[in-house]
Parts: sequence; C-alpha cells; structure tokens
Amino acid sequence: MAATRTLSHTVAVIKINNPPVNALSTPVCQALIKELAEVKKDPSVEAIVLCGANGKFSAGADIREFSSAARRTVSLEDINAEIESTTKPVVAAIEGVALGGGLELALSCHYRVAHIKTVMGLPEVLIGILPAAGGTQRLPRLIGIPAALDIIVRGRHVPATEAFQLGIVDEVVPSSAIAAAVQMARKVIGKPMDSRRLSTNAVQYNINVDAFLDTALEKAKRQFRGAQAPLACIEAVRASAQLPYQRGIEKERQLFASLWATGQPQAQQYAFFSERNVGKWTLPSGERWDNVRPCQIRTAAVIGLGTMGRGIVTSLSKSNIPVIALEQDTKQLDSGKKAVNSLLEREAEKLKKQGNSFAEGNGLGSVHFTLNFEDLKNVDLVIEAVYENMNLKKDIFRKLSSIMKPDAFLCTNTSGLNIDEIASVTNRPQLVIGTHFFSPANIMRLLEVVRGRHTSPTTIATAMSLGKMLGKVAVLVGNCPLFVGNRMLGPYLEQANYLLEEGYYPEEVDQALEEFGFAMGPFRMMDLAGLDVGWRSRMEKGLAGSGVPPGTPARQREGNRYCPLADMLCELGRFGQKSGKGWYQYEKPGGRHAHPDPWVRDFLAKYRKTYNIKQQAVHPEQILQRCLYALINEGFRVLEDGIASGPEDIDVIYNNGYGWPKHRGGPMYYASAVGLHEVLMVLEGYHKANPDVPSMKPSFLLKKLAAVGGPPIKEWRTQLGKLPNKL
Ligand SMILES: CC(C)(COP(=O)(O)OP(=O)(O)OC[C@H]1O[C@@H](n2cnc3c(N)ncnc32)[C@H](O)[C@@H]1OP(=O)(O)O)[C@@H](O)C(=O)NCCC(=O)NCCSC(=O)/C=C/CCCCCCCCCCCCC(=O)O
Repeated sequence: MAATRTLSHTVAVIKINNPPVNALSTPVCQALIKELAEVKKDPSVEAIVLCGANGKFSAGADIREFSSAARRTVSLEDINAEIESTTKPVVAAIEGVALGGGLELALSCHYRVAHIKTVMGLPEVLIGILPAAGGTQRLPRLIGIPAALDIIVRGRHVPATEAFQLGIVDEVVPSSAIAAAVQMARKVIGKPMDSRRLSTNAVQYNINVDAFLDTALEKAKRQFRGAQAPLACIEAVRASAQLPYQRGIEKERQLFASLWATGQPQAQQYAFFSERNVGKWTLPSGERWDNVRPCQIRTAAVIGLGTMGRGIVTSLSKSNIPVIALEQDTKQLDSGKKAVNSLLEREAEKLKKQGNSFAEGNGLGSVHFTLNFEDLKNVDLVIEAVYENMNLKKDIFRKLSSIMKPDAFLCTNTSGLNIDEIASVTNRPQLVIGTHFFSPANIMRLLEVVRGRHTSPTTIATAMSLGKMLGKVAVLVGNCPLFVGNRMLGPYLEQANYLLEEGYYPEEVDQALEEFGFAMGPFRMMDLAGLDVGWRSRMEKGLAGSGVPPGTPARQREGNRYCPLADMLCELGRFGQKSGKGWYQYEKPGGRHAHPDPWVRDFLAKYRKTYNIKQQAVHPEQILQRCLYALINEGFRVLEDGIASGPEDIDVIYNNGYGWPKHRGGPMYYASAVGLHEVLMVLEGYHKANPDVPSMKPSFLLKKLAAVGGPPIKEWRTQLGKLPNKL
C-alpha cells in the first residue's frame, strides 16, 4: 500500500509507504489524494499527521518517473495546495530525510516537527531541475530570500537543528517525531491557521531583491559553468518576491519546462542513477555486491604523509575510523602531522556547524603518528600512499607482508602502477587491492578500486564498502596501466599539446574546455598537478631525457608523432604552480592564480619556427572535438578491454574525479548525446590525415556501435556482453 492511515484519538496519521526512500511516485500521490479526501470529510478526524514509513519522510518525487513513458498524472503542487487549504490542521512528522518534493510536501503542512537526526533540503538543482512543487515559492515566504536561495541553489542537505534555527521546522525532537507531531496536532486543533498557510503570506525582505539576485546570478554563471538549473532556481526565487503566489507557481512550471528542453536534467539524472549503479559491482565469476560480505574495518593505517597521504588520513578520521599515520623520518612526520591536524581542525569546525557533537559518536577518529612499522601490525587495513615508484612500493609491501596480521588488507594508492606486480612480493595477493584516491583526498568524491589478478571478492567488497564509509563513490575497475581515468586523460592531453604546436595558446585551449564546463582546462590542470610528474614518467619510459635513442627526431617517438613541449618546459625548471612557472606564470612559487605568460607565447612562436609548423586557425569547436573525442575514443577502448564494466562507470569516474561537467552526464553519455556517428566521422577524418597519431584511430567498439545506428547508452551493454571482462 502506497499510503496507510491510522487514527490516534481524533488525529489521523497518514503514512507514506514506498520503500526504500518513500519517493512520491504516481501511486503514492494517488493514495495521498484518496486518504486526504477521506479524512477531510470524516467528522471523527480533527487534525492530521503526515509521515513516512521506516523512519524516512520522503526523498521527493520519483526521479525514475521523469523519463518513463508513464508520465506523472497527478501534480505534486496540486496535492500540496490541497493539504494547505485543508481546514483541519496538518502536521508533518519528519524523520530521516525530507528532500525535494518531500520537503515541499512538508512545507504545505501547517506545522512541521523533525527528529534531530533528520536532513532536509531541496536538492533538485543537483539533478538538473528546480523545486517545481511550490518549493521556490513557499520556502522564501517562510525563511526569506537569502536563506532560501542558499538552500535551493546549492541543493544542500540542511540538518534538523539548522532547519529549526532557520524556522523551517517548528520543533526538533530526540525521540519519535510521529508521537511529537500527534501531540502538536492535538494542541493546535481550533487555533487560527491563516498565517500557517505559506502561500498566503508575502515574502518578507529588507534588501534590494533585484540587486541581490543579479549578483547571485552572475556568481552562479561563473561557478556552475553552463549548468542551467541554478540560474532557473534564482529566477524562480525572484518570482516569489515579485509575483503573487499563483503566478509564481506558473513561472516555476515554465522554468521547469525550459530546463527539461535543454537536455541537462536527463544528463544529470543519468549521472544520479549511474552513481548508484556503480556500487552494484559484479564479477564474471558471479560474485556480486549483494552476495559477498565485506569485512569490518575498525582501524586503518596510512603510509606516507605527502599530499595524498594527508588527505587519506583526514578522510578516514572524518569517518570516525582510528588511523595510524606512518612516515619515514621525523622531519616528514612533523610536517605531515601539522598538515593533518590543520585539515582535521577544519573538519571539526564543519561538524560543529552541522550540529554534530563528538559525544554522539559523530566525531573524528583518533590519529596516531609514528615512525615505527611495528605499530601497524594489528590494524585491519593499510593504505600505502608513497610516491609513484615501483621499487619503493614493493619494498613497503614486502615489509607489510611480514609485519601485518595475516588477514589485514593491503591497499595501494598508486595512480597507475601494476597492482599484480605489487601484490607479487606479498604473502597474501588475494588481500591486495588498489585504492586510487583523488587529490585532495579528503574532499574529492571518487575512489577507483583496482582489482588485481588475485584480489579476492571479499577484498573487493571491503574496499568498496570502505569507499562508502568515507562518503565516496567507489568504482571497481580492472588493472591496466593508469587504470581508467588517467588512461583516458593521455590522449586528451596529447591533443591539447598538439594544438599548441599548431597555433593555439594554453589559455585559449583552457578557455574552450572551461566554457564547455570543465572545472579546469588541461594546461591549468597540468600546472596544478606538476609538470615534473609526467616528465619523470616519460623519462622512465625512455620518451624524454637521456634515454631517447640518438638521432630520434624531436617530434617523433617510435615512428609516431610526439610533442616535446612539456619536456622542454621541465628542462627549464618550469614545473607549474610549485615553481611559479609552467604553462602559465604565477605570483610566486606555490601561487594559485594562473596568468598567461608572454614568455610562453614567445617560446611557442620560436618552436613553431624551428620546426617549420604553419600556424593554423583552429576554431574553439575543433579544440573541443579533438580533445574530447580523443578522451572518448580511449573510453571505448577501456570498455573493449573489459577494464570498466560499463559506460556509466567511466562517466561516474569523470564526473567525480576529473571535473567533467555533470550537466553533460559524463564523456560516454556526451558521446551518445552528440551521436556516435558524428564522433566516429571526426575521428576517422583526423586519423586519415594524421596516421601517426594512433590514439585517434577509431576504436572497434565505437565503430561497432555506430554501425548499429548509435543506440542509446543504456543499450550499449548488449554489445559489451560480447566483449572480455577483466574485472
Ligand atoms: C539521501 C537519499 C534519499 C538516500 O541515500 P542512501 O541512503 O545513500 O541511498 P541511495 O542508494 O542513494 O538510494 C536508495 C535507493 O533509492 C533510490 N532513490 C533515491 N531517491 C530517489 C528518488 N527521489 N526517486 C527515485 N528513486 C530514488 C536510489 O536510486 C536507490 O535505488 P537503487 O539502489 O538505485 O535501486 C538519496 O537517495 C538521495 O539523495 N536521493 C535523491 C533525493 C532528491 O534528489 N530528491 C529530489 C527529487 S526531484 C523532486 O522531488 C522534484 C519535485 C518537484 C518537481 C516535480 C515535477 C514533476 C514533473 C515531471 C514531469 C516530467 C518531465 C516532462 C517534461 C516535459 O516533457 O515537458
């Protein structure tokens, strides 16, 4: 039953019942309408409590229905209007979550009581839409424009205590919100209700609303780089101040329809469900997320307190896991300790603001700093986070193998080294796994979980569950050089470099990709990561430095095109932000503000002259096609090789680890939206003209999918099923 009703004295309790999150699906809405109609006319009912089953009020409209053929037949706002106009008082008993349409439903009630552990909010913006069931009109009427705008545009989850301070809820209780709501309902029977009907109130403000919202709009345009939903949210809130309620509702609907037509909601909703689906990993052998139990991780250790190690320690501690942090000498231990403590102080501040108290068990896990490997011997799981050097990692794993208790999991935070080679020096390859965090590890949501040849299903389940505990989205991938994300980055950066050879400047390439929506263009990203990282790896592979065979042409390696520009910058000590100069110049070494550098322009002009390269007029659209299609083509190869189990996995990796704009769904979704035939044509054209760039040779899978008409992304799996799976 989608909703049930009981009677407590003269109070009817209507309970939404649609597991797992009580989404307001069409059957739920129909049931609510029926129950409401009955209690309205039932003379034995004097007041109503609205609540959700299983400790959850509601996570809002059923997102799956948005794209399904069975379009919603009942409007949520019509139900809200029905509730609000009821002459019997309605109290919302909010437990667990009240999100989106769930909170909008609660806002239409005359009173709201929340359990202290509840979170509420209007996160529609995160799935590309706006709160279109009256949320943009009622919330500003309740808490004013600035506070409502912050909640609606950021889509953030508001804890119950903050909701109480803001005036969203009337009471916060530590025990049953339903019991408290029944009590409140009985108290308010017969009291005047006009002021409790939010739609009848005017928005209160003592600010220049237009100026305030214009500033917010400009800020949102910069911050959200092409995402339309935040801008629509601001316009809807503007309507709440300028228009009577009903016209505000019309504006809300009109903005919703315009958003839908952009295609962004569909991309963001695909991203939402993909994030949930990647947790449901399956191995070819049949072991899956729901038939393998993870081991409990009570304690953990981290080896290495460089940038990555510090973030990982903070992330573990933030999730209340006690950590032992190990460094090799006192100097590095001290500086690591200082950095971790300062990160943890910031986390503690955040927790305090959210109203979490350490006594309730919501605090930070303890961190013990040590130089002694022996201290690690009893922890359940260790994460090695030293710099990328195979021999160093092997030394560490040999040591761990002899010291750690036999069932301890050994994880490596390598960003692309061979997991099997690392595991080969241990006495437990089945307990070795890659846990590839992204920097800053205490903030970035992505965790690539890399399965080695011998990694056991229990180890996979444990690493995936650790990811969840850390609040991350963990994606299981296979073991190949650079795994998934970094592997795809190679051809993308290669094209960015070629564009410089051909006439573009770093700032022009970055601008095109940032306007597309990337958090950072490729050159700013390389400067941030440090150009020396790639340079060292190229030297190890004999592509740069003294290992290059004599007589090799500067712009060629192993018969293929090669761009030596980044190597040349490194030879001049230009490593990016850390040295104050790279593709850009910075105010000082370690500075963060990138300024176009006239020296780089001059350097590129001389380079082109030396190699007699004609400066071509390349259009921004070509920058996008070349960089993005190169990345996408490698994504298809990743699928072909069975390194990721589906296109969603790749998209989740790019959305959460590489600053891909979520409103474009992810690279593979983008390819399907642009049209696989179109992607194939561009790649074929380029490769024909540039046969010495093998990364642009269209992949087998892309050709195959294009040949069957470029089916929608959800149908790609049929073709993938016929390919090898290396998970
Ligand atoms: C915090 C959560 C609620 C819970 O998190 P967690 O405990 O970690 O669990 P999850 O794994 O995330 O979720 C568990 C399963 O539940 C599924 N789920 C969650 N939320 C929803 C939902 N709202 N709808 C459907 N399914 C949901 C989830 O997928 C998991 O299932 P599975 O394992 O994948 O099978 C967390 O889940 C969360 O944050 N949820 C999302 C909350 C949210 O965003 N809410 C807002 C929803 S939108 C909304 O409410 C809008 C209201 C007003 C607009 C109404 C307008 C409707 C018009 C439709 C017309 C269609 C357009 C046509 C236009 C045209 O053609 O012109």
